[in-house]
Amino acid sequence: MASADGTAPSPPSEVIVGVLAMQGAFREHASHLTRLNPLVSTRALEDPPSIRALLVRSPADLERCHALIIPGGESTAIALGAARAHLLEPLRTWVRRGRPTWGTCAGMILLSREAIGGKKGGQELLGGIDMRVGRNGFGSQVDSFERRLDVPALASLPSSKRRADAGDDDSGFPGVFIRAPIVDTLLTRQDIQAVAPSEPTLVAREAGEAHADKSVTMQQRSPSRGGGDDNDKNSDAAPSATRPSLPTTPSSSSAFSSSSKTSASSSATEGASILCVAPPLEDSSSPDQRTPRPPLEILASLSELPRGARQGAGGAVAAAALDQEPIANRPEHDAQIVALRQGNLMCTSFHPELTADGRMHELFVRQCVLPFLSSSSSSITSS
Ligand SMILES: NC(=O)CC[C@H](N)C(=O)O
Repeated sequence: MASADGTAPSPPSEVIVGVLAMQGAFREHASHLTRLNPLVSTRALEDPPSIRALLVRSPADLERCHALIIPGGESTAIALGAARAHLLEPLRTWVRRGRPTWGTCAGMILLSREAIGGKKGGQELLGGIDMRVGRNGFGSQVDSFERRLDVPALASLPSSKRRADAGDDDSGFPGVFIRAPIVDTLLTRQDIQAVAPSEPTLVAREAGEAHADKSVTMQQRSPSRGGGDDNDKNSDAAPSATRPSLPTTPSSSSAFSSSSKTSASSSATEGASILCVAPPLEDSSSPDQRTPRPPLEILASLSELPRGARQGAGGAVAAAALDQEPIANRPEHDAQIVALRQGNLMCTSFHPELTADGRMHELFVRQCVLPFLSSSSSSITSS
């Protein structure tokens, strides 16, 4: 809320960053946040706020937070825990309101608009970031790997400057990938609008058969986008009797669709052709009332296509072929993207919380949380 003299307010003296504590590496995130304090209070801010981590286990906990981290772990278990704690809808409302949120690995899946390879019977997503991910797209536990990542946004952080001043060899950020999601594709406005606010949105399709789970609504949705109808003939959509009349998006083959399974990606998934879709972000079905989606900003990419992401399939389709607004730093293939931001939502397919490097936490606080708290539209009220 703007202050009485019309200037943007300062962030509160204590910024509470919640960590969703259902399952997974929430303690590691909390300890990183606590260790941030000396970093945040060094330069740049005259009156730096202190950062406090709060484990979020209830809607009342969430209401106390200025920002939220959803940790790595198991997206199905986290979603189930959130549902049992009556947190799913408060979390969706939170994300809809553009509250600063960072999802790592499983958390990235939860923040995705769509996910392929969901649990049989579907799984709940929060949505928020306009992309489709493939669960376990980098393979199984045994395929875990570490890669030094170039994250250009880190260069502007005071801690990076201090490192450079101290002569530290800054050879990138340690990216730890464990059963990590892969970006199948970034979604366009048409993709997002393909599910109207009034439609049920938990979607599942399984190898040409309607999935007979009462909790799951069958819809015809393309397994992937990218233009062309080359994959329609594989007819892995639900039988027409079960389809609501949704506009359909163009389809093509996908690294995660039933029709183009690839070795590493689909062998590790539980239901490679099950597509889960988060509820829409807009409350209104009127296109006039839709607020424009914040731009997607790519923070880090792998220098080459990940193993199992087949060239010419799904997310491996050359990104330039898509009719999306130009996106800075977009790699040749969406499957190379491992960190991105949309508005105040950030996600990483890797696990910064499992390393000693606190710079991604610092980046989140500095670039997503503090500016949000300082902006005139960011009145913190309970949601
Ligand atoms: N390390 C992780 O967070 C793994 C995520 C896990 N594959 C999931 O689907 O939730």
